[in-house]
Formats: sequence, C-alpha cells, structure tokens
Amino acid sequence: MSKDIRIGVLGASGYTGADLVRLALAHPSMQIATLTANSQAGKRMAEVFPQFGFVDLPDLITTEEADWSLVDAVFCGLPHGTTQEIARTVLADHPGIKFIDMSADFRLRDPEVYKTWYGHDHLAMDLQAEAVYGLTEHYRTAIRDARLVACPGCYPTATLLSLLPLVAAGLIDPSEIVVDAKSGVTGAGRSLKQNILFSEAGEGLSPYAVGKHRHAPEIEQEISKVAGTDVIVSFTPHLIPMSRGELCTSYLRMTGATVDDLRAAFVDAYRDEPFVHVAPEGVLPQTQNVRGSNYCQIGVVADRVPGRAIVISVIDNLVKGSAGQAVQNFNLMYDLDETTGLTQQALFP
Ligand SMILES: NC(=O)C1=CN([C@@H]2O[C@H](COP(=O)(O)OP(=O)(O)OC[C@H]3O[C@@H](n4cnc5c(N)ncnc54)[C@H](OP(=O)(O)O)[C@@H]3O)[C@@H](O)[C@H]2O)C=CC1
Ligand SMILES: CC(=O)N[C@@H](CCC(=O)OP(=O)(O)O)C(=O)O
Repeated sequence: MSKDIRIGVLGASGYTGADLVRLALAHPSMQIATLTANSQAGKRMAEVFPQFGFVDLPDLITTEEADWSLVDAVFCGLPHGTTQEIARTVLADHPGIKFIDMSADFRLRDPEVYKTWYGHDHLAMDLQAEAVYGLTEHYRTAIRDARLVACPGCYPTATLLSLLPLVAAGLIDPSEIVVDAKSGVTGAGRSLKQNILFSEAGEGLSPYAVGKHRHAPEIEQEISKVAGTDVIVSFTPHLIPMSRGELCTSYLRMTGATVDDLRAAFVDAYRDEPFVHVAPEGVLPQTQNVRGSNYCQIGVVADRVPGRAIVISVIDNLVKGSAGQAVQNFNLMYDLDETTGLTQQALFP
C-alpha cells in the first residue's frame, strides 16, 4: 500500500484534528496534504503541537487558502455551527471529495430538532439529507457508499454502542433508559474555557448541561429508530479530571430478560467487530482499558433490584469518540481493511 489518498484536515490545530493527524501519520494510505486552522493559521504544526516536531507536515493555513483540488478526502474537526457552510462550499466546488465530519453539524435528521438544540436554522439541508450517520458498527453498508459522513458525538458513540443491540432485541424497555456519563476534559476542546482550567477541573467531578445536553436528542434519534417508537432518555454528563476517556453507565429495566440474555445479545451483535469488546463476566470496563485506542469495551451486570441491569461502556473520546471512528469510516469509504491504521492497543496505565 502506498500513501496515495490525499487528505485535508479542517481544524488541525484542535484536539480532534491533532489526533486525526497522529492517526494519519501511521496510516499506510493517507498522505497529509492540507491542514487548516483559524487563530493558529500561518504557524507550523510543531509550533502549535510540539509533539509533531519530529515529522514533516504542511503548515497550518486558513480554510480560504486551502486548494481542495489537491485533496481526495476531508476530515472536519471544526466547532459545531461552522461546518455546514464550509462543507457546502468544498463539496459544491469539488463534488468528488469524501467529507468525514467529526462535528455535530450533520447528525440530526430533523431540521426542527436541530434548530431547537443548536439555536439556528440548518445552513445546508441538502447535504444534511445526504449525510450518513457514522456509527460504524450500525451503519457500515451506508457508510461504504457515502460522500458525507456525520460521525457521532463522543457520548452518543459510547452510549449507542452499549444500548442499540439490547433495544433491537427487545430486551430492555426503551422508555426507561437512564444514562450517567463522564468525560475527560479534552472532550471540551482546546480553546480556553474557565471550567476546564486545571484549578477548576483538576480535583473535582462536575455535572453539566443536566437535563439539556445536546447529545440527548442524538441518542434519542438513533434509539427511536431501532425501537420503532419515539424515545426520550435521561442523560447526565459530567466532567472528570483526566485528559482523555469517557465512561457511560446506563441503568436499564429488562423486559422479562436476564443479564445473560443481555450479554448474549452483545456477543451476538459484536462477535465479528474488530473494535467493540464485550467484557467477560466479572470484568468491569475502565477508561484505562481503551486509552489511546479505537476500542469500545462494554460490560453488563445485574442490578440488585430485580428486573434491572447496569451496562457500562468506555471509549477514548478522541479516538473511537471522534478521530479513530472517522478513520474507521474512511477505511470503509475507500474499501480498505476497516482496521487499517487503527490497531494501536491502549496506553495502560
Ligand atoms: N474533543 C472531543 O472529544 C470531541 C469533539 N468532537 C467535535 O469535533 C469538533 C472539534 O472539536 P475539538 O477538536 O475538541 O475542538 P478544538 O476547540 O480543540 O478545535 C477547534 C478547531 O477548529 C478551528 N476553528 C475554530 N473556529 C473556526 C472557524 N470559525 N473557522 C475555521 N476554523 C475554526 C480551531 O482553529 P484555531 O485553534 O486555530 O483557532 C481549531 O483548529 C467539534 O465540533 C467537537 O464538538 C466530536 C467528538 C469528540
Ligand atoms: C467534556 C465536554 O465538554 N464534552 C463535549 C462533547 C464533545 C463532543 O462529542 O462534541 P460534539 O457533539 O460537538 O461533537 C460536550 O459536552 O459538549
């Protein structure tokens, strides 16, 4: 394999963009052609991220300066709300480009739901209609043929991987799902924010956006589709003092099933999946098991309350939760082995 697929990374001076660059450097087919930034445009990548001082990379340029005719595939790590117009311009001028978005801009199918949660009308509804939801394990066939893939948010990735097989098999009541989620601070991006200062996040655990996080409608969209009925979930995220990693605990009511049935449904759904691992009985997922890797680990245990079960899933928010899943989708879109460039094991401890 030669490095013959030219990629561009929008938002390469951000955390997801940088993790994409890290993965692309190790990918046998990706040639990094263009890296864009906003406030950091004009700098060398190594000035912004010293860890890239050992490799040759293009300098950071603005989106407007980029020559998209030199690019085959675009990975987009821009803040939500900024991607729609840029995607529209890039794809209008270069319809052959494959666009893999890591932002939230093309995930929600219903424009009214998008407006409610993101506060403005969608600016590229035609593209929204075309976009394929990029939860690889559940949308593989559509992703293969897609031009525009909307990678899921980090919380929806971990949550949906651990709930969809149970909903599909009718083993849990979808109207009684409670998700308690915790994320490392890189989930909030690299720009300066008071709540992610070390002094404020370093020694505490903080809930945020309680009862109103914009990932709830994304989770509900996908669960409702599989359940065949409109579902509302209780979803509470927390910021936890670590850089990467995410752990989602879901409290579930079973519909006459046992925990063994739940485990069997997971094993059945993910038997051939390279990146989803069902923890053996007695093993509890922890973020250290997946740190720096593209794996999702899922564990299931019986609650002491009869008829209830607890499911725990972990991912690295920057890998399976964004850049890694984006590369997994790229591999599908280019008919490559899905694991290409993604076989790194967890950084443990
Ligand atoms: N962090 C995570 O764990 C995850 C993030 N995501 C999503 O991925 C996207 C990127 O997140 P993340 O990397 O964390 O964010 P960062 O804040 O770390 O990076 C944002 C990037 O976008 C650039 N940028 C900001 N505003 C503009 C603009 N108006 N025009 C062009 N470029 C701009 C920034 O450039 P500069 O720095 O030069 O100003 C930077 O390169 C977001 O939509 C996020 O929600 C999805 C899943 C997980
Ligand atoms: C810790 C933290 O702040 N996490 C982010 C989620 C990161 C992510 O997946 O965001 P997108 O949906 O924008 O892609 C948040 O809660 O908004």
